[in-house]
Amino acid sequence: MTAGGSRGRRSGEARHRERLLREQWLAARQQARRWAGASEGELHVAAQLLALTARGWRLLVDRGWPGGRTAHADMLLVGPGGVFVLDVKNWPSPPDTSGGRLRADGEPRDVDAEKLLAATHATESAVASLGMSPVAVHPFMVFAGHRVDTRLTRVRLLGEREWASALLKEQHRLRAETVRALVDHLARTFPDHEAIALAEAPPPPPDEQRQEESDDGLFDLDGLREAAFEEALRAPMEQWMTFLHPDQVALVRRNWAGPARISGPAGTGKTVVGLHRAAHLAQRTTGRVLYVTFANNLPRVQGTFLKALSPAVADRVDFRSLHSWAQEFLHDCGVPFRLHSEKSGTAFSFAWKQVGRDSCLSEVDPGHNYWKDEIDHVIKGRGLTSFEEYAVLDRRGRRSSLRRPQRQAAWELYEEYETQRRVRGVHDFNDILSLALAEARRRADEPRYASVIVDEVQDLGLVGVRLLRTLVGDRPNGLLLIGDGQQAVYPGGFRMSDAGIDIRGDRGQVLGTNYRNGKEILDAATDLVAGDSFEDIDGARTSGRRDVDLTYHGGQVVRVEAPTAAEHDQALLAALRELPPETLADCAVLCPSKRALGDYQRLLERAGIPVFPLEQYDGRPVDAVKLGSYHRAKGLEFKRVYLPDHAASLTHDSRPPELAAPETARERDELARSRLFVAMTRARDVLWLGTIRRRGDER
Ligand SMILES: Nc1ncnc2c1ncn2[C@@H]1O[C@H](COP(=O)(O)OP(=O)(O)OP(=O)(O)O)[C@@H](O)[C@H]1O
Repeated sequence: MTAGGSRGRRSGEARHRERLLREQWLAARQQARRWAGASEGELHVAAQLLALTARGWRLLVDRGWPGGRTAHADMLLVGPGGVFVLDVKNWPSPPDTSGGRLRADGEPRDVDAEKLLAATHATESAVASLGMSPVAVHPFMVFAGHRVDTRLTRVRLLGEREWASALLKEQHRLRAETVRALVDHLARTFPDHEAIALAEAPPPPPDEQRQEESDDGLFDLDGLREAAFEEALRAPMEQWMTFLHPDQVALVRRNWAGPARISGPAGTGKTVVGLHRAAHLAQRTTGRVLYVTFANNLPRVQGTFLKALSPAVADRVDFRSLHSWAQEFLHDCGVPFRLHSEKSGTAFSFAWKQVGRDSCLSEVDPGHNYWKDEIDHVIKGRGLTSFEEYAVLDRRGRRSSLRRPQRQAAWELYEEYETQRRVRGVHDFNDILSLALAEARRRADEPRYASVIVDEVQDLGLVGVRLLRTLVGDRPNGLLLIGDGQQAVYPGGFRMSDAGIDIRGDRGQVLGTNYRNGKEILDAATDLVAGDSFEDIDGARTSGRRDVDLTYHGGQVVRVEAPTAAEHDQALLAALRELPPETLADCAVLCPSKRALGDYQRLLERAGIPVFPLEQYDGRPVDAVKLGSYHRAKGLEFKRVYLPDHAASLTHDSRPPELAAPETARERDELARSRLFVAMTRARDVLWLGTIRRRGDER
C-alpha cells in the first residue's frame, strides 16, 4: 500500500474513533446522572470513567461514592495501563503541593494523600497474591472543576481534563483477559466496591447535540483522542515487567529490618526482583535509590528497563557502576584523585621486575598476572594495611596456600608497587574505592540514599561492599545484596561478615526457578561447572550442580567442530546469515578476550553483518548482532548466543602447565569455566558453540 493510501486509511480510522468516543461520552454523561448529589465536576469525572469502560477499562466504585469517603478508595480502575486507585476531590480551590505538602485553601490536606496511599497499599497487597508487581498500581487524585497535573511523592494529582488522558498514556501492561481476572479478584477483596460499566451506547445524537456537548468545555476531547490513538499503537509490555511469581513479589514488597541478600543460580530472576524492588522503594520513600553493579555497561541497560517498568520513579533511581559512582562521589566532595590504569600498570611491571620476578613467588606461580591479582583482589581489594593482617589472612577464592616467606615476598611486591605508583602520582581503581570509603565514613551523617541495591555483588571487592554499606548502614530496607557466587569472574573473594554485614533469618533469600534458559542450554552450561564447588559471600560452600526448577523446556545447543579456523569462521557466518535479518537484533557473539573480539568484529563486518558493541548497548533494540566479551555479557540475555572458538577460553594459558603450581592452574581453570558458564547462560533459545580442532590456521 502507498504512503498516501495508508494516510487516508488512518485519517478515516481517526474520524471513526472520534465519533465513537463522542458517542460513548454522551452515553456516559447520561448514565452518570445516576450519582444523585454529585457536583457537576464529579459528574464529569464519572462520565469519563464510564466512557473508559466502553474502551475495555473496568471500574469498581465505592458504593458510597460520592459522599461517604471512609472506604478504601473511591474507585479502582483496571485497564491496559494497570490498576489505578482513584480519589476524586470536589474542592473549591485547586490543590497546592508546595514544600512537598498537600494543601487547599491554606488548610493542610496531607491526610487525604495518606488515605489514598493506604488504599493503594491495600490494593497492592490484593494483587500481589496474583503475582502483580506494585509498579503497576498507581494512585491518582482527581480534582473535579480544576486543571492540575502534578505529583506528590507517588500520588499523581490531575484535573478533570487531564486525568483520563494521563491514564490512557500509561504504558500498556495488561491484556483484556488479565483485566477481567484482576477485576474479579479485586471485587471479591473489596466487597464495598461495585463493578460499573457503561450501559449500551445510545444511538448517535443529532449533529447539533453533539456540537453542544463537545463544546461544553468539560471534556478534553483532543487530549483524550490523542492518548487513545497512542494507546492503540503500543503493545503490552513484557510479562515480567508487570507480573512476577508471587514469591518474587513478596521479596519486592518485603520490609527488611536490616541488610538483606538475594541469591540464586543464573537466570532465576534476581535482577528482575532487584529492579522491581528499586521501583517499589522509590515509590515508598522520598529519598534516592542507588542501584550499583560492577560492569560499566549494565547500569545503562538496567536504567532503560526501569524506565519502561516504572517511568514515574525512574529519575529517582541512580544506576551506576561501582567505580564510576565512586569517582563521581569523590568529585562532588572535592577530593582530588588521578586515576591512571596505564601508569599504574607500568608501576606494577617495574615492581615485578625489581622485587617479584626473581623471588620465591615464582615457586607458586611464575606469571606476574597471578601476583597482580593478589594485590588487586586480596591485598588492596580487601583494604589490608599491614603485613600482620596479610600474614594470617584466609585468602578466600585463591587456591594456593602461601607460606610466611611467600607472603612476605608478596607484601614486599605490594609495597614496591605502591612506591612506584606514588612516584608516578597516580591512583588505581582500588585507591578510588579506598578514598571514597574514607570520605563516605567522614560524611556518614549526610545520608545520600534511602536504599542501595547491589547487583552481581560477587564481582565487587570487600572495600567496594564496605563503601556501599557505609552509605546506608544497617537501616531497614537500606542495603540489598544480589548475586551468585557461581558466576564470579574475578579472582579472590570475601564474605559478607568480613564487611560487618549480618544477614539473619528471612533477610537471606534464595531464588530457584530459572526463567531464562532452555533445558538443553542450562544442562550444557551446568555440565561445564558441575565439578567446581564454590563459596558464596555468605560463606556457604555449594556444589557446582544446583537444584533449579525450569520453566522453559525448549532450547537448543548447536555444536560445531571445524578442523581449521577458516572453516570454523565460515560456519559461524553461515549460521548468522541463515537467520532472517530482523532476528539479528536478538543475537550476541561473545568472546573471551579482547583479541578474539577484534578478530570477530573484523570477520562479521567484512561479511556485511551489522555489529553493535555490547560496551555501548543500553537495552534498547538495535538492528545488529551484539558483540562483546564474556565479562560485558554479565547480567544480560539474548535469544541466540554464539560462542566462537569457545574451548580456547579454557586453555588460553600459554605457559607450560608444569611451570605453574597445580593449585594456581586449577584456580585459573575454574575461573575460565565460570566465565564460560556466564557466557553460556546468557542464551535463551539457541546456544552455538564453535570449536576449532586444529589450531594455527590463518583466519
Ligand atoms: N516471574 C517471571 N516470569 C517470567 N519471566 C521471568 C520472571 N522472572 C524473571 N523472568 C525472566 O527471566 C530472565 C532472567 O531474569 P534475571 O536476569 O533477573 O535473572 P538473574 O537471576 O539476575 O540472572 P543472572 O544471574 O544469570 O544474570 C529475565 O530476563 C526475565 O525475562
